[in-house]
Amino acid sequence: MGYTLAVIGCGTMGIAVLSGVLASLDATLSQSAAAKWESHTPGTTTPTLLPTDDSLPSRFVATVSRQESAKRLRSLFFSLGGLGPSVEILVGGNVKAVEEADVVLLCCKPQLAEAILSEPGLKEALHGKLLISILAGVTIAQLTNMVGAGTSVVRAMPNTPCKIREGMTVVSNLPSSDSLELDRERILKIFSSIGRCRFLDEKHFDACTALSGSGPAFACIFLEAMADGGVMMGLPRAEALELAAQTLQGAARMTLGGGTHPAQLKDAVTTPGGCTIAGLLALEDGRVRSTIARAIQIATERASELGQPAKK
Ligand SMILES: NC(=O)C1=CN([C@@H]2O[C@H](COP(=O)(O)OP(=O)(O)OC[C@H]3O[C@@H](n4cnc5c(N)ncnc54)[C@H](OP(=O)(O)O)[C@@H]3O)[C@@H](O)[C@H]2O)C=CC1
Ligand SMILES: O=C(O)[C@@H]1CCC=N1
Repeated sequence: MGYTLAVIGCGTMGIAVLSGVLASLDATLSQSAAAKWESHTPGTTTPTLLPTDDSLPSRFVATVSRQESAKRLRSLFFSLGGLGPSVEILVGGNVKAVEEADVVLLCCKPQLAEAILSEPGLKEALHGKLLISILAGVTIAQLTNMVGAGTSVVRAMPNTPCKIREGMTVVSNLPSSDSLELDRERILKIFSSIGRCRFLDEKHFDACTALSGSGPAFACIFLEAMADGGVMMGLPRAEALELAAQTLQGAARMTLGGGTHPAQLKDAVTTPGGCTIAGLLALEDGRVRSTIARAIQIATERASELGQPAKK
C-alpha cells in the first residue's frame, strides 16, 4: 500500500520537500523517535500512523530538464540511504511521472508552469489526481485553467528549512467535502512531516510567500549581520555565526513553544541602563522595524507578479 508521489521540477525546493519526507518515512519504518507526522495545524486531528497507510507516499518519481541535474539528484538521493536510492529520476519524463503518480507536487519555476502543464498527454495524465503547486504567484484559477476541472488543485508555500524538517508550509484551504478527506490527509502528512503546516485562504498566499517562503533569506541577512558585529568586536567568524544562529533559534523557539510575545522576550533581556537598550536604540535609529516590515510588503507585491504576464 502507499501511493506514488511525483515531483515535477525537482530543484532546490523539490529536493528540500522530498528529502524531508524520505527522512520522516525512514524514521517511521524504523519506528524511530524521529518519526514526525503530527499535524501542527490547530483544529486538525493527528493522522493515524500506519506505514501501510494509503495516505503516506511509498514510491517517488522526480523530474528535471537536464542530464547533469539528474546525475546530481541520483547521487544525492543515493547518499541519503534508506528510501533515498529508490527515488526514480526522469529527464524529459513529466508525462510518464504524472501517469505513474497519485499525487503530483509541481515545483518548477512559475514561468514554466504553462509549458510543462500543456505538454501533450499531461492534462489527461493528471485527470482525477491531486496537484499540489508550490509556485509563487500562480493562482489556483490559473492552474485549473491549464489542467482542467478534473484535477484537484491546491497551492502550498513551503520553505527551504523543510529539508531539515523545520519548514513552515501554508496550504490553501480545501472546500469541506468528504470526498477531499484523503487529499487533505495526504497533504497534511507530507507537510507536517517536514515542519509546521497550516491551512489558510488563497488570498493570503502572496504574503505567506514573502514572510515564510522568502523569510529564510531575510533571517539569514539578520543572522549574518549579527555575526559580522561579533567579528567586528574580535570574535572568530565560526563562533560568531554559531552564537548568532543559536540565539535566533532560541528566541524563535521561545515565541513558538511558550507562546511568549516577542516584546515580552525583548523586555526580559533589557536591563535599565544596560547594554541591550543601548543596542536596541541603535537598531531603532536604523529604522530596522520598518525596513524589515517593508521588505515583506515589497516581496508580497513582487510575489503577486510572478507567474503573471509581464507588464508592458
Ligand atoms: N527557493 C525557495 O526557497 C522557494 C521556492 N518556491 C517556489 O518553488 C518553485 C521552485 O523553486 P526552486 O526549487 O528554487 O527552483 P529550482 O530552479 O532550484 O528548481 C526548478 C527545477 O525545475 C526543473 N525543470 C526545469 N524545466 C523543467 C521541465 N521542463 N521539466 C521538468 N523539470 C524542469 C529544473 O531542472 P534542471 O535544473 O535540470 O533545469 C530544476 O530542477 C518556484 O516556483 C518557486 O516560486 C516556493 C517556496 C520557497
Ligand atoms: O524568490 C522567490 O521567488 C521564491 C518564492 C519564495 C522563495 N523563493
